[in-house]
Amino acid sequence: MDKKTAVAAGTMLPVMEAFYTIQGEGTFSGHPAYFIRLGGCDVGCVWCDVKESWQSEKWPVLTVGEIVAAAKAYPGRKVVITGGEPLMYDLDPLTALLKLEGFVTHIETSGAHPFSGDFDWVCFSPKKFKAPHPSIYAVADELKVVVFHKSDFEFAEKHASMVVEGCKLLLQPEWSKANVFTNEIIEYVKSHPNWNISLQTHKFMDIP
Ligand SMILES: C[S@@+](CC[C@H](N)C(=O)[O-])C[C@H]1O[C@@H](n2cnc3c(N)ncnc32)[C@H](O)[C@@H]1O
Ligand SMILES: Nc1nc2[nH]cc(C(=O)O)c2c(=O)[nH]1
Ligand code: SF4
Ligand SMILES: [Mg+2]
Repeated sequence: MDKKTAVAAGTMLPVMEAFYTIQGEGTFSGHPAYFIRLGGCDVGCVWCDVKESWQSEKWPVLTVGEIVAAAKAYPGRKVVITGGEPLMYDLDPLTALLKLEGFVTHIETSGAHPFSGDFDWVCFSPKKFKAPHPSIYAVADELKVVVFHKSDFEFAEKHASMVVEGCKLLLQPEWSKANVFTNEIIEYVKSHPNWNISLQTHKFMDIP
């Protein structure tokens, strides 16, 4: 099988980087986790903090066996698949092997492509730049909306009305606009207590 066919099948994937760190965001903030950052994204968020991930061709294509073997070198058993936009790929082969090896699987996604993979935790962060695929709403465990503009509160409520009951609702200040919006987010969460705040704590700790 050539590489292109293997990537289409999800048995090989472009990997920008993989690192063992502390989950900085969301419900599992503070938990040790091994991050696998897949290359490639077609969403194009103006404020994306990992724009170098967008071109999939830049990154080495590895077999899911190689990707999982590297993860096994660390003591933690929580793996976060991120990107780039990981749902550009069929994540069934990678997550099947991770589960077989005893990992707990999490994903960070914009939901812009059809859902795939076997995940224990799905972080859904919808974007105005490319509409989510309908398959994400039933499986999202947390809705994490980045606040970059005043209109993002309304955007957040629209998506909150589409996820399943029990899905955690989080507002996360866009890093460069945090000084502008953090107070507004605090007041919003105090008056709309079904929402919580997510901060990019790894950036405060200066870790990956
Ligand atoms: C780089 S994205 C990769 C995963 C996927 N493409 C997504 O957007 O969910 C990882 C997380 O970082 C968030 N993020 C990216 N840039 C950010 C920024 N400048 N400030 C705050 N959050 C940001 C995204 O919304 C997403 O929740
Ligand atoms: N520490 C840490 N936590 C994170 N949570 C989500 C991240 C991501 O880029 O997907 C991320 C990241 O890049 N680093
Ligand atoms: S969807 Fe995620 S990786 Fe893609 S541009 Fe937006 S924040 Fe960056
Ligand atoms: Mg990040």
